[in-house]
Amino acid sequence: MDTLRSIPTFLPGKIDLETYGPREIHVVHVVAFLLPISYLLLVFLQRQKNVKAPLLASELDEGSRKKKFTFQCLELLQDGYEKAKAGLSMYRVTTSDGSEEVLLNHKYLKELKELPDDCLNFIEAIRISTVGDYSTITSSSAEHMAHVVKSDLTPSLPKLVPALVEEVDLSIERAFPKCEDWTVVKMNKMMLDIIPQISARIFVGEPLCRDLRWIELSRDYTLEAFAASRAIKPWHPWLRPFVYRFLPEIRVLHKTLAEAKEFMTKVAIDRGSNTKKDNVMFDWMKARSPAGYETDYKRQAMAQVSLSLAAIHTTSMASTHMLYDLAAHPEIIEELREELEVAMAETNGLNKDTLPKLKKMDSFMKESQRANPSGLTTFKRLVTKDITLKDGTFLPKGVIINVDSSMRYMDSALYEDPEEFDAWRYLRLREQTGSSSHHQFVSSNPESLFWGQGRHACPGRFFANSEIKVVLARLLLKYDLTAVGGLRPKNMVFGTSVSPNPEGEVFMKARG
Ligand code: HEM
Repeated sequence: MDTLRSIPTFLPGKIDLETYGPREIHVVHVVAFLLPISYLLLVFLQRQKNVKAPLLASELDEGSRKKKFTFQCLELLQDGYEKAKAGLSMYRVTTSDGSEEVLLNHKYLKELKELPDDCLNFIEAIRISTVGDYSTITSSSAEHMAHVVKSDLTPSLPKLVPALVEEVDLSIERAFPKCEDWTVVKMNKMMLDIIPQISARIFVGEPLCRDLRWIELSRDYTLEAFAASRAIKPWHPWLRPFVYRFLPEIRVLHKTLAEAKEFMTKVAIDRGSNTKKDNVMFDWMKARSPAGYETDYKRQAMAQVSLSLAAIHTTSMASTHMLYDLAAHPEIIEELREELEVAMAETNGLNKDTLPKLKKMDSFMKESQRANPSGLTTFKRLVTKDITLKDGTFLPKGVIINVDSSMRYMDSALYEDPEEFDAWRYLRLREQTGSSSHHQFVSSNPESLFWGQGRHACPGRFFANSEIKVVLARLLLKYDLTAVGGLRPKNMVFGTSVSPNPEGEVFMKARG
């Protein structure tokens, strides 16, 4: 059996496993000494972070505010949104773990997104909120990955469509039941089975993309990393370097990372010996890395699992939402199929020229995202220098800011009948405004905050767009679907995160 020491550590160099282990007695003394000091220091730092903004639900005690944020975040944000509409610049919320974050009025987005990374930092905000030094979320590879996605993956997308189509077909064939008659299918589970395979085709290439263990690993790393984050977070920052080694969640995570490293070693050998293969993220990341990366399989493993974390659950959740919406609105299906069949006839099959013709599908996808955004807030950033905004609003160094996005999608002043699921809403907006770029699924602007904003807006959205369109196209051509009991499975909202019901079921039947 593995001991913790035999598992390679993926933690930052500052934590040396060899230094600790046998010294538990000393650890207790050190901890007893450090705790009161660190408490005082934290109180002091907390004061430093004081921000002049009202605290939502301040009539409740801290425990009740944490609960409210976790289980009634929509209600809490509704209150904040009303206040922001009445002119409030920003407000504070107590989050699920008891830390405070600031939510800024949407009007500041334009100004905020122009600020440089040394004022407002995206990676640091995620690192702090997920305790990234231990959970490994937002490792040092994050910046590199964003650059490679923008510079290599997105420009290669047209060339990659045939590979996507092939992998979508293979994954559906492997994972979906035959559905000769109406069959109940757990759609979220299906998407979490096929999206890792399809993504892996473009991230690590063949044959690893079809290895069932890699499919499982690249999907489960995300869950394991967040479990590790939840396990370490309640511990005082000064105790974390001691306790992390005893947390089962962190052991599991390290085993997964060690296994990912073994996989990378194999991929490197396999891809190195086969020069005919199309380039994939694995190759591009290597090509754009400093010397040493090529043989550093630990870093390559970290880069691949980080890519999976950014790409797999997000895309699986979005496509599950869309399939739940289609099942609940079967009248949309026929129109989408018709558009697809016309486009395929014009372009001789499903290929790079077909996707831009699917304007109804694009509108439907964006409406599904409006009705089911992946998060209720956006633009999470750590303030790394004191900032005074143009109107004098002061953001002190050390606070984490966000911008409320979800309430805008349901504001009747901005959207006609926002409660209605209107699949062609964005198609009409595109036609009315004559703007083809503003209302597309991939658009990122102050009205469409699904992908974040500014220089860190999701670079993977163009890939997600092609991947989801191919998945929907293939499923719509192969199957009929309808909602069980005529009802769409209800979303689950925890804190600011919105997930499709993981157990949600839809009826599917193979088309004749
Ligand atoms: C429907 C699927 C997806 C959703 C909803 C989504 C959403 C987001 C959001 C909200 C952000 C933060 C932006 C900000 O705060 O301004 C982000 C960042 C990021 N996403 Fe996505 N994403 C998706 C798919 C993908 C895919 C498929 C990839 C990779 C191919 C990817 C790679 C990234 C990366 C690398 C970042 C960090 C960007 C940076 O550090 O500058 N995402 N994504």
